[in-house]
Amino acid sequence: MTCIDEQPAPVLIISGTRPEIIKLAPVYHALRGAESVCPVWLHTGQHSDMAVQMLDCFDIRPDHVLERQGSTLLDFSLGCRRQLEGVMGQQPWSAVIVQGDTESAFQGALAGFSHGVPVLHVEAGLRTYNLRRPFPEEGLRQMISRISRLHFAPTLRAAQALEREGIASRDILVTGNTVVDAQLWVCERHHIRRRVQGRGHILVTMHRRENWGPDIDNVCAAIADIAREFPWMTVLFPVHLNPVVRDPVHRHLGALPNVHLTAPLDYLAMQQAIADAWLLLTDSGGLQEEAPTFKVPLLVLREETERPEVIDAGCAALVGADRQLIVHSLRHLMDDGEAYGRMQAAANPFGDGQASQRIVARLEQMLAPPAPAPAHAAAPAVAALSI
Ligand SMILES: CC(=O)N[C@@H]1[C@@H](OP(=O)(O)OP(=O)(O)OC[C@H]2O[C@@H](n3ccc(=O)[nH]c3=O)[C@H](O)[C@@H]2O)O[C@H](CO)[C@@H](O)[C@@H]1O
Repeated sequence: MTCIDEQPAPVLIISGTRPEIIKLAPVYHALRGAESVCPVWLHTGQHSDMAVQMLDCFDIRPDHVLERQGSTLLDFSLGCRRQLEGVMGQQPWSAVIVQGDTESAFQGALAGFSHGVPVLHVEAGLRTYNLRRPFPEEGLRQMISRISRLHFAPTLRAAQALEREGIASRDILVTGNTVVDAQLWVCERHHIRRRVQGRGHILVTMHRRENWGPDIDNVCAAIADIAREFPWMTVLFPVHLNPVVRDPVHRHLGALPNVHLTAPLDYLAMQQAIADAWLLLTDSGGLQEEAPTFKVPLLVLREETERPEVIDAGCAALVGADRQLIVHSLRHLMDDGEAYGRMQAAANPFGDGQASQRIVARLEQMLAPPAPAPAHAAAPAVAALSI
């Protein structure tokens, strides 16, 4: 869709991965409700199958879908940037909106920046300051911050990180994370709530690059230990499509009767799986933000998290890929109901479901024409000198 023949300002929203679609969908729908803006959705093809499922789930038909080129990240990046150049040249864009920390978000920000189009960064300011963890996302997110015009920080801590990096506070807005907007949108629309009686299942997801190899083996060994120690407990594990994850998981866990390995779940099924869970074991960023909505505690399969708010709120503990620590932490929660209860979040520390409305309001403020100077405004000093 081109908006050139309409008054509303054309804004290009760029997605590439499953979580970007989830976190940008509420912004897209909020923009569609704003008369002054014409949102145009571009999907880069970084995630293909998982992404198409997500776009359908949020009633989004993308206006542009790039062709994913090559099989390496370099091929993808070059092809993505080349095709983005073509889209950027189609009309005078008023803004480019990217989310998070992926190669698609970085290429989209670079395309906007190189054309002098304001880049608006959703989920800005998350930091570990360890470029190796998460890799490459930590570096990509920091680079996007350097070339963005507006920074939508999900939490005060994220906003403070941006200010410490020298970004003007007038260009930073604490919005909450749009993932909570997306959750509340689908839960209300599809009546998603906890449906199981009793304890519920253990829900596991893993996909992070830094966990590939021995770490996946260690985590799977811990899950196998748990499945054998608690044969009455069900483990639900939607397995990421990447063979680096899928193959070892099936090798280690495929024969255990109470471990259910499935394909990635669609978003609705995933939210229901979280709602019905007793505990989450995950290296996902988004799930750290979603679990507190359903008051489900998390063991985070990472050494570090750029979401320390979930630790500070007592909803999660970092266990890395340490087999003994994972089993011990789970066993402790199984035995100590009070410790478990303390991990059930009072409120989600990542937002109230209004983040996308705040983003749209700030975008409209940026696009509004500057107020005319009052007629009685004093003449410039130089005029006085010429009298
Ligand atoms: C370093 C880091 O943490 N970066 C994060 C990473 O996102 P992530 O770690 O959250 O990635 P995933 O875990 O893949 O996605 C999670 C979403 O997917 C849904 N889901 C999951 C499994 C499934 O079977 N079915 C589903 O529906 C689930 O409910 C949730 O909403 O990249 C994003 C930019 O791409 C960033 O914004 C984000 O900071």
